[in-house]
Parts: sequence; C-alpha cells; structure tokens
Amino acid sequence: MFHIYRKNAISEEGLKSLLPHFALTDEQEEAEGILVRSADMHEEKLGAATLAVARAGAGVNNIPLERFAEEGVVVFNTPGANANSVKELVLCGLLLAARNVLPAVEWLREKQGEADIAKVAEQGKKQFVGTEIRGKKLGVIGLGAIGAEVANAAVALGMEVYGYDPYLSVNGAWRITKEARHATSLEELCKQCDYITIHVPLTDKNPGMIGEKEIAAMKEGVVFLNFSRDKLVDEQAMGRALESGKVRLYVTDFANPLSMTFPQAIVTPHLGASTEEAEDHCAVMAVKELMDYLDNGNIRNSVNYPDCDMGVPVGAQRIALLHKNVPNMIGQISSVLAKQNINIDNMTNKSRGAYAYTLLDLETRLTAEDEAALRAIPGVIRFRAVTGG
Ligand SMILES: NC(=O)c1ccc[n+]([C@@H]2O[C@H](COP(=O)([O-])OP(=O)(O)OC[C@H]3O[C@@H](n4cnc5c(N)ncnc54)[C@H](O)[C@@H]3O)[C@@H](O)[C@H]2O)c1
Ligand SMILES: O=C(O)[C@H](O)COP(=O)(O)O
Repeated sequence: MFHIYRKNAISEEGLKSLLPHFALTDEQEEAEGILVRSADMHEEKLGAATLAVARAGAGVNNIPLERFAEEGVVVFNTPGANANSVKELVLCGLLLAARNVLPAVEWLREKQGEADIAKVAEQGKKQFVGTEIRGKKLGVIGLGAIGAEVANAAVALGMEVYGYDPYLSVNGAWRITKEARHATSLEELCKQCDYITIHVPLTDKNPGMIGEKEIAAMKEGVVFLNFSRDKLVDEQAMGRALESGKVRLYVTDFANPLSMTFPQAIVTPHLGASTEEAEDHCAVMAVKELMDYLDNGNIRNSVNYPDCDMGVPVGAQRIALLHKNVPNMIGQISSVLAKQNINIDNMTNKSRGAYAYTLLDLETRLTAEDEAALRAIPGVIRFRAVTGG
C-alpha cells in the first residue's frame, strides 16, 4: 500500500485514477507520494517516507528541485496539460485589452436604474471605441506548450506573430505554425510588437527578465500580458512605464501589493489553469506519473531527475538507485552484483545534470548485505527495492 498526500485541492478525476493499493492520507509524514499545485514547498522538510512529488501543473518555482534531488525525492510536472486553458485566457486578455470591455461594463453598471439607459448607452459607447487585433503584431516570448498554442491561435485570428525562444527544441518548433516569424532577439521582438505575451518558466536566473531595458525597446502604447509568473517582470519598471503611457496596459494573472496599485492593469487571480478540463488533465497526468514511479520505478516528466522507462518489472526483483552523476557508478553497482553472482536481466542508466538514475531487473533477489553494499557506494543518494523488497 502506498500513501498519497495532497498539499492542494486536486481534481477528483485524477484521484479516481488511483489504483486500489494507493490510499489518500491526511498525514504528510507517512506519504510516499505528494500531489501539489502552487503550494510553496521551499521551507518544507519532507518526511523520510517521501519518494516523489508530482506538481499538477507546469510551473515548478514553488518546489526546491535541487534540494529534493539531493534528498532522493523525484519531482514531476505535467507538461502541456493546462496549455489550452492558459491559451484561452491569454486570448481573452488580448481581446479585453483591445476593446475596452471592462471599463465599458463598469461604466454601464454605474448607470443601473436610469430609465433612459438604452439611450445613454448608445450615446456613451463612443468613449470605449477599441481596435481589432487582426493585423496587429503579437510577440510571444517562450514557445513551449503554452507559447506555441498562443502563437498558433493568434495567427488564426489574423495577427502577425513574432516568436522568441532561444532554447526551442526541434520537436517544439514543429508545433508552431510556419506563419509565425522568428525573432532572433528579445530586443527585436520588443521593437516590433503591439502586444507582447510571456510564457517562460521562472527560475533563479531570470527574475526581472523584462526590465527597464526591454521596456525601453518596446513600442509606445504597447500592451504587455503576463500569464507566466509576476517575478519575470520588474514590476517597479512596469509601474513607471504604465504611468508614462509607454505601456498602455499590463494584463497579469498575478495579484501582488504592487500590481494591485496599477490603474492601467487588468489583474486576475492566477486563473490561467483554473478550468475543469485543465484541472482534470493535470491531476490525471500527475497521478499516473506518481503511480508509475512508486510501482515500477519508471520516471516520466521529471524536472530534477532523468526520465527512464523500463515498463513493468521482469525478473525476481527490480531495484532503483538515485545517485550522483559521477564516473564509475555503473562499474561499482555491477561489481556488487557480480560478487554475489547476480545476473542482470535488464538495465537502464540515465543522467541529467548532476544527478543520475539506474534501474535494474535482477534474476535473483538481493540479500540485506547486498542492499547495504549498494547503499554504501559513495554518491548513491537513495536505494530502493521497487519490487521483491
Ligand atoms: N497562469 C497560469 O495559471 C499558468 C498555467 C500554466 C503555466 N503557467 C506558467 O507558464 C510557464 C510556461 O508554461 P509552459 O507549459 O509553456 O512551459 P514549457 O516548458 O512548455 O515552455 C516554456 C518555454 O520557455 C522557453 N524559454 C525558457 N527561457 C526562455 C527565455 N529566457 N526566453 C525565451 N524563451 C525561454 C523554453 O525554451 C520553453 O520552450 C510555466 O512555467 C508557468 O510559470 C502559468
Ligand atoms: O504553472 C502552472 O501550471 C500554473 O501556474 C497553474 O497553477 P495552479 O495549479 O495553482 O492553478
């Protein structure tokens, strides 16, 4: 039996897919698997039982990836599972910005009860004349799951799209319509576009990546949309640009004491992924990732360990070692097994940055002494008998 603890509310659809030998628990200490959305885990001290954390969503800036890797805790996210939901809200933000919808609704609400309201409305509508988005230039910073969908949808709506993503993979590039143009620098994108939207992960290296310099390069009266994370934008600089009119409107999904003071902002309460569909997709994917890791040792969509899939276990025992990515780990593991004359049926070794993972199906089961010998190899972070323990 495995125990799963939820740090945030997780969609029932996902929880329904837990197999009978997975039980939800209210005691985090006893949980081998943790499901989380945006809860901040940076100060979290995990219990000894915890083997994995699955983020039902994309952004993992709320999780200390490196520390958890060091503690032998594999962290997963659910790439793409909420991308459509965010794309739709970005389109909504674009249209709200172009057509003065919110001030017009507010203006009308204040006139509630006036007998000649229909006439007042007709006479007053001229103050809310907007522009079409068709034919306007949209800059998309970050062309991953969300950015690609936004770019494609904007092209379909007749916008001229410029995309900037220096780390885009070949597979990623295939997802983007040929009609989107390639911006070779952030500056070029900023100079060209009437609307700019950012879709990159927040890391410890990029807070304030949209700052004074980038804003200075933008067109007068640009609209900036931020459905990624507030810290990607230097919001002090954004506030000054809004005051001067350099930026006409800041559409952000992140309320904070500063963004709430901007009169020229549309602020939503982190609603990008808050659709029934996205919550279901993320939860189902996160639950499947956790179950496959706990049951089979397979790693899919990890953000701090390499992916590794050996299907269902074969042989007498499957064992897993999370370890440092240093020379001679495989040699040392094989030599412990060779000494006991244990044959390896199947084996995978993968690395990612400073960490690596070795998964083995063995023809015979390990003794307690063999396990101790594997655990004692310098650089081994965690040994686990996935089956046959
Ligand atoms: N508002 C919401 O509710 C909501 C929902 C989902 C995701 N998000 C945020 O959106 C982010 C992106 O999500 P995603 O699913 O598209 O992630 P993703 O990993 O699929 O895509 C991110 C893309 O950004 C690119 N990138 C990284 N650094 C860059 C830089 N300096 N300049 C340009 N491109 C860069 C990467 O190459 C990648 O293609 C998440 O990390 C999260 O912070 C917010
Ligand atoms: O990174 C994400 O997936 C989003 O910001 C969604 O966050 P949420 O799960 O708290 O809605």
